[in-house]
Amino acid sequence: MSNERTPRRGVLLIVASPSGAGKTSLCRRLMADHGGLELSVSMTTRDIRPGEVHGRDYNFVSHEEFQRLIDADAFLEWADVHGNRYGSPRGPVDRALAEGRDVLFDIDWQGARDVAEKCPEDAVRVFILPPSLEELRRRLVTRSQDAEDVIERRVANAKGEIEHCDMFDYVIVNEDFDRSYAELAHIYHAERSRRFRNLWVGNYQAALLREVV
Ligand SMILES: Nc1ncnc2c1ncn2[C@@H]1O[C@H](COP(=O)(O)OP(=O)(O)OP(=O)(O)O)[C@@H](O)[C@H]1O
Ligand SMILES: Nc1nc2c(ncn2[C@@H]2O[C@H](COP(=O)(O)O)[C@@H](O)[C@H]2O)c(=O)[nH]1
Repeated sequence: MSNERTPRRGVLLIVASPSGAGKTSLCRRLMADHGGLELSVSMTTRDIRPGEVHGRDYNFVSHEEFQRLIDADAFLEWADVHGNRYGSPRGPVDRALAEGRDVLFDIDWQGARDVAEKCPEDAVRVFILPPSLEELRRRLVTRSQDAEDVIERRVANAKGEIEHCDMFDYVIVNEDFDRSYAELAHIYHAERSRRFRNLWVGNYQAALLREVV
């Protein structure tokens, strides 16, 4: 974002949803439009999909390596999701917060709960709902990245995930993509503008008050 004033306190923007509701697509566009926003690249034990890039979409690791990282307390949060393990590495988030940078998380509701518990001042939780479960299934099928049984498991898990939507700060129904993206971008901009995140305001205000007119 241009005309950056510092120091600031960063936003931890967490976007969660049932699988297929569209959070990754929304997060990708938010990243593309906001150079200063850093994606928390998760670790996962799931198999890499065609088109995915190790280190960009995820860090793909073995179950043994994932367990070693849990034992080393290397995760800010981790969870079992749809039969695999996923976790947000702690180091990049700690560094971003220390430097007042914003971090975007594309994680499930358990991760949203845990990050908000650990960083209550910084976390902003957004839940993406699908227009219907039928449309959710259609999107997963059209995405053509998962086997039929994996898709059915994800659709079956959707209600259990939607049940947790009450704990989120914001909810977006992702029917029209552009409109949903505009809502997400507005949330991000508004959260960045909150007084307590803009630590530079005190000095700025004092300078204005010293002005003689
Ligand atoms: N508003 C929308 N209308 C129609 N299709 C959409 C919309 N938003 C996203 N999609 C499509 O739905 C599919 C699923 O989207 P996406 O991969 O972003 O979901 P996700 O919530 O991140 O899923 P997962 O949790 O499995 O990663 C993609 O093919 C995407 O292009
Ligand atoms: N709690 C966490 N959930 C995560 C993390 N990274 C991704 N996820 C969520 O897992 C499901 C499935 O993702 P997929 O890429 O296999 O389709 C989805 O809800 C992700 O948001 C994480 O680090 N922690």
